[in-house]
Amino acid sequence: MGITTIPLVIGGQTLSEGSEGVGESINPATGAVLANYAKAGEREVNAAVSAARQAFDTGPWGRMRPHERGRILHRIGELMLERRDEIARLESQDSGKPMRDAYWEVDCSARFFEYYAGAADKLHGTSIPIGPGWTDWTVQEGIGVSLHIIPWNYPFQLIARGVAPALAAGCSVIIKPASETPVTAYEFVKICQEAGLPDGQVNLVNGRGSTVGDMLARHPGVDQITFTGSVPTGRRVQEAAASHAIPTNMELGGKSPQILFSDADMDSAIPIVAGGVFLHCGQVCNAGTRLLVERSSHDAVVDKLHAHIKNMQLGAGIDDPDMGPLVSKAHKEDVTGYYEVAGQDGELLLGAELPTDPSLSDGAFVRPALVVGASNETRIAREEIFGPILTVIPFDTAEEAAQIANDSPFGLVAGVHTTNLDKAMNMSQQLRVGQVWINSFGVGLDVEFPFGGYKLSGFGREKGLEAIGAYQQTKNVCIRHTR
Ligand SMILES: NC(=O)c1ccc[n+]([C@@H]2O[C@H](COP(=O)([O-])OP(=O)(O)OC[C@H]3O[C@@H](n4cnc5c(N)ncnc54)[C@H](O)[C@@H]3O)[C@@H](O)[C@H]2O)c1
Repeated sequence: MGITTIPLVIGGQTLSEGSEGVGESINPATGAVLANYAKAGEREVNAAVSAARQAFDTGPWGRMRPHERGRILHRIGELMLERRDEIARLESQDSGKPMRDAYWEVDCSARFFEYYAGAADKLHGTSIPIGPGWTDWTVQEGIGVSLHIIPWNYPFQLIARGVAPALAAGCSVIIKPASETPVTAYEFVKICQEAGLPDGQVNLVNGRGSTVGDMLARHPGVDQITFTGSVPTGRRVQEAAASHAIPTNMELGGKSPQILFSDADMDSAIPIVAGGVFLHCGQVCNAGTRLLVERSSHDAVVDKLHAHIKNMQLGAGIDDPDMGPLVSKAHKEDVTGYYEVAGQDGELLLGAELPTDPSLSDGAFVRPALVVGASNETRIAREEIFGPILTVIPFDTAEEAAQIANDSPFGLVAGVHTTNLDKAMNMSQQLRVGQVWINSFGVGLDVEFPFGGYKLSGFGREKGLEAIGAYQQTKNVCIRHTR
């Protein structure tokens, strides 16, 4: 089968070439071209915004009853599950992740659509009694054209996470995927079309972030931006949004702590700790990359982790190994650069030796790494690496653990491992993060509760009913009636 080209989709029309030509998406396990993609320029950016604008201002979505919208959203979720294998295989090859993680992405994306399909007809207003002779009510209306700028680590799921509540709220949408992983975004749009979403309601624009992403973010026809990505890019997107005074949701990076007390159930905790950092080769915003261990257990925990990590199998995501490759060779350069930093800041116990298996030689593979002896002030403990490097830091008291955990520019999530419920509850109150997991780190298909960061990890919340607010604005209607 030849290499396919991912088109732009604007107002329901597919364009297999954009004004900036065609780019390549590389399979990071093999180095081979997986697909080509059409690259948009200014012309297509303007066309996409105008199509989304028209869909929102005068299109059928706004005239549908909310439960009718809900039915289409539900159908989108069903179609995702029907195409589960196909989407997961493409996602695994495009991003490098193991198949079980790619299946999770599809299942979770379908859950987003089920969940927000059910919410579409429950977005009630309120009536406020302001006195005799007056009736006053408040309604929430869709905010308008919503731009979704997506990173490369969970390309399919992060589209679904933002687009499902945006559509439920009545918005029209433009999706700007990362250039590294454009493939499954097109599967997403095809499913939306097949489920009966009106033309122009969801538009797909691929291209360079710093040009096309920036043009979209600055475009006066865009009313709101949901950005998921790094802190420096998030800042640029906020500047672009400020140029026309529109709101943003920022889902940025992390350097999340996992706090392991000596009274924890170690047999259960060690695999959770390792899974919390090495999932998708460490390329997860909430990766628990700082392990704070009670000093009395430090050496035993390091030994157990060492044994666990050194047996992890690497391979192409499609073969469902323990760990796939990093997303690209360029990112591999960035991640391996931290081995030297780790050696200066502490001791790199595992990881520096790159894989020697010839079958991995063309891919962006690295081994999982374990760092000890580095303090929380060092670069290895403070910077988001976005690769499989775990830094272990000892603590003596619960207060010290909370202080170290909070001593970070980020505040996305934290994990606490203990069998003492009082200790767990006290820690959860002290931690300055958007989510605390006790005796776990990430749970299944968790679409119901809110997710987002404190500090440099961003603002606004994804998931749960709370997410819908980003895609609405409030209108108050006040009537004086004759008595
Ligand atoms: N908090 C979360 O929910 C969450 C989830 C996943 C990833 N992330 C973060 O994403 C980062 C990794 O992803 P990445 O490397 O793709 O991030 P990135 O910031 O490099 O890129 C993100 C997106 O922004 C686009 N972009 C780049 N420059 C732009 C500009 N000037 N204007 C508009 N758009 C622009 C890119 O093309 C891409 O689509 C990590 O920091 C990670 O923590 C956060």
